[in-house]
Amino acid sequence: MASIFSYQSSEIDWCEKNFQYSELVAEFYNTISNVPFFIFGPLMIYLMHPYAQKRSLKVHLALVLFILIGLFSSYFHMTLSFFGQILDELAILWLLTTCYCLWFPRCYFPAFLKKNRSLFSCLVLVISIIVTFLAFIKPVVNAYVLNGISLHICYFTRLEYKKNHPKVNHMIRVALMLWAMAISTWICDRLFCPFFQRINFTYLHSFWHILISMAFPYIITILILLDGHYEMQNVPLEIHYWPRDEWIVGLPYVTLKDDKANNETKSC
Ligand SMILES: CCCCCCCC/C=C\CCCCCCCC(=O)N[C@@H](CO)[C@H](O)/C=C/CCCCCCCCCCCCC
Ligand SMILES: [Ca+2]
Ligand SMILES: [Zn+2]
Repeated sequence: MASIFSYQSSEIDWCEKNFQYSELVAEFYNTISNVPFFIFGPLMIYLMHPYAQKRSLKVHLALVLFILIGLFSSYFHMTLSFFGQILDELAILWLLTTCYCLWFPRCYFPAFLKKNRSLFSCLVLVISIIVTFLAFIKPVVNAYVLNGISLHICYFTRLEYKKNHPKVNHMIRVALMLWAMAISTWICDRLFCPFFQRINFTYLHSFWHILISMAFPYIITILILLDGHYEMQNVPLEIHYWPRDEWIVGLPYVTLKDDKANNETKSC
């Protein structure tokens, strides 16, 4: 039986042709397309630091997990090993867990939790620990489950969009557009690979890496603005774009306008 560390021990093989450019790298473009995770992650840690200091240093945990996803994803596509796949999926699962615990608006908590964030976090942690064990049994199913969670995120985002938050709605539109393009490339790579091999274009999964890493700063900014609206209403938050606000394309991030005000909770 092949070891979980050995090359191609994973059940998943993405559409890109294996070992085309090197004997050491199974999927070359799928490996190098993770570079944005290593650029956006550290930049966001730096840019969001004032917000994290005010809200919680756990914000940095989410951003570190984002960098780890890039690292594990590179390792996975380089080796196509079962171990690489597990690391990649678990990093994604724990990023989602951290984001839910930190920012999921209280008004969508199940009623029996009585809007208590600590109880909600315990529930999410228990579910994530169970899913972590299940990931070892059937990681292929897990990849679809993780994408399924994005439907829940889209659902509550749609409810928030209807509330017409002035600063948030533009962000939601951009995030949705990037996510829709990203998920289309992920699905096409998985389901229509023979077609894309015939037309000699097998790089869709690389586009997924780039598009989802571009969507991430928008999703995080949306979550922070909603959290600011509901839970830090006396601390005005400002959206900025790196490197310059005036540029058409930039990395969104959030800073504090006024440091002195107190935290306060607002009901949804
Ligand atoms: C209130 C909680 C909100 C949580 C928001 C969390 C946002 C996370 C956004 C991005 C995560 C990046 C995931 C990148 C994965 C890259 C590695 C990779 O390609 N792995 C694949 C194997 O190579 C694996 O098959 C991928 C599995 C799918 C992961 C699905 C991630 C969920 C993304 C959630 C997007 C929400 C969109 C909402 C739009 C408004
Ligand atoms: Ca392949
Ligand atoms: Zn990937």
